[in-house]
Amino acid sequence: MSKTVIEFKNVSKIYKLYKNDKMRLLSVFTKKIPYKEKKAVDNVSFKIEQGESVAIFGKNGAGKSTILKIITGVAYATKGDVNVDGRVSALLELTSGFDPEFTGRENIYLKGQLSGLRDEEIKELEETIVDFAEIGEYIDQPVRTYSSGMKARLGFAVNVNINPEILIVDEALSVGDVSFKNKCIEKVNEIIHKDNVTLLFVTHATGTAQEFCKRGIVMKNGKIIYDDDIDAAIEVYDKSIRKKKA
Ligand SMILES: Nc1ncnc2c1ncn2[C@@H]1O[C@H](COP(=O)(O)OP(=O)(O)OP(=O)(O)O)[C@@H](O)[C@H]1O
Repeated sequence: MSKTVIEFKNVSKIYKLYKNDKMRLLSVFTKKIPYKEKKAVDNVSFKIEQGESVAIFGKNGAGKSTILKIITGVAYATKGDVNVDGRVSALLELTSGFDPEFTGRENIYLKGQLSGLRDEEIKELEETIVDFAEIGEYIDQPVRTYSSGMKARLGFAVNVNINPEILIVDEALSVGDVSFKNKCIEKVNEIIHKDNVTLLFVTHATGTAQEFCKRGIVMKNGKIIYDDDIDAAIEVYDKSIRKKKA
């Protein structure tokens, strides 16, 4: 029996756009500040079963990242119900959840705990994560002393090594040099070939999506305009791009 791991029921995300930051700040104190509304996600419903690999396509601004942010808990839905059941690893905002004052090693524990692992489980993974990150003795220095590349490496190392049940990958992800990038691709490949790992892949690269996913979701202006077979999804997506160019 398959198990639903992600479910969106009539979900909308509405951002409030204020004239400037001052107005945004004032809006905390009074409801009288005027604003425009932007529906980034517009009444979206879908279910993803355990072990599925799903690609999400859509032009810039279609709402893809907002959906991923809602799944990872970085953003909240304005309306509707969201259920996520399983340990989520998001290869998007790799450094979110790090405390800059803690060392790399302490942050491994912090992120592991936030992902629901027990300290003994994190201890078992600690050396694998440290080795994967390849940041040498900096692992025992505060994260505020890291370069942005080092932070991303540590973020990636933690995210892929905490045995994710739901893996979210944004193709825009760029981590370090070519050899580190290849190691990351290899690791992602290894994870998604494990049974019962669910993959959500946001991309403009239809060929890569075809390689990994059987199902494709196409978004347009915050709505899902297609959700089923990957090949048909790519056709719908290609058509929507061609229309824009025409
Ligand atoms: N924090 C925010 N405040 C206001 N508007 C936002 C915010 N985040 C996103 N939006 C708007 O919501 C819409 C959807 O954005 P989103 O980032 O989800 O699109 P996307 O499909 O991921 O695009 P891309 O392919 O460019 O990453 C866009 O019009 C964007 O400008």
